[in-house]
Amino acid sequence: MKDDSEPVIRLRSAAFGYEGRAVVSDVDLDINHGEIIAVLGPNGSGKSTLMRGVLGLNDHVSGEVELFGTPAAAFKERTRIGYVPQRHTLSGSVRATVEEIVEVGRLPHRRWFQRASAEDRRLVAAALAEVGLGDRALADVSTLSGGQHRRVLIARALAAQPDVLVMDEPTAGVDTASQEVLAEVLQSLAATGVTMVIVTHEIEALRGVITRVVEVTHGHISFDGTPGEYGQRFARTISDDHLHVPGAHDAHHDDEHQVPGPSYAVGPLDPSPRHEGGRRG
Ligand SMILES: Nc1ncnc2c1ncn2[C@@H]1O[C@H](COP(=O)(O)OP(=O)(O)OP(=O)(O)O)[C@@H](O)[C@H]1O
Repeated sequence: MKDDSEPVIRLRSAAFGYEGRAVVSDVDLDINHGEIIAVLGPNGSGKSTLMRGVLGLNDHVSGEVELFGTPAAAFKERTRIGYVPQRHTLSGSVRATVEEIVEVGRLPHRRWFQRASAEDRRLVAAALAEVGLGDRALADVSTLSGGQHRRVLIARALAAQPDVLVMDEPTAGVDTASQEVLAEVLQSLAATGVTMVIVTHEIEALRGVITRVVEVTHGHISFDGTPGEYGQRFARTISDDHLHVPGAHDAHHDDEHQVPGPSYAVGPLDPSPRHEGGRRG
């Protein structure tokens, strides 16, 4: 039975890193069902290490990690968490159709050598329609643009029917038009109730989608709150420092779902690691 009241991901004093050395530490975070969270922060601050650590893809150094109420070490239902990795496009040398790549998302649900069922095919078609590539199912992936590759990878993750989708910079490295399409895809996914955690530098592209902002600075969570609170903090930092940074004029927006803060393409906010905005419990 799925229990929507328990956090999807729960971290307490968690630390993640490499070869036993923590890069991100003291992380207390509850990610709840239906949230669309932007994970922001300067380059190298530890965003990917945090999210990959939650997924078990790098070292869990200390603290507690629970996935759907189960300690991560004992968690078996890996298909409940979908992952779209960073800077990943499909290799030009891959000879496969779009549909074949997305079908890979169904493999964890099948036994070895079992053929795709009608349900598998239906879910692949639905995932492709969701990302707006329903008419490209039979196209060779080598003929697609970078933005379309990202959408194929999102469709592959969706085909596994995850309860939460973790995406590492889904809009990075694609042209503005593709970014807009990706933002629309994320918007329509949000409407389906999928919980999403999106590591991003291009927060403007996700304006209107995000319900919560978590900022990582120097390996610590430096902010956790609504987009509106984040914008106010940003405005305060700007006026304190007498800086002019593009985007600051939006900072007093009332709409909690607007994202008026900085894009890290613009520049880091405040390098001091400190908690503001309050943890969600
Ligand atoms: N495989 C690895 N082994 C050792 N250290 C690593 C490894 N991957 C990343 N790091 C280090 O961990 C720190 C955080 O990197 P991470 O990629 O998590 O940051 P990030 O905030 O996601 O950065 P970006 O926005 O540039 O993707 C950096 O100092 C980086 O050099």
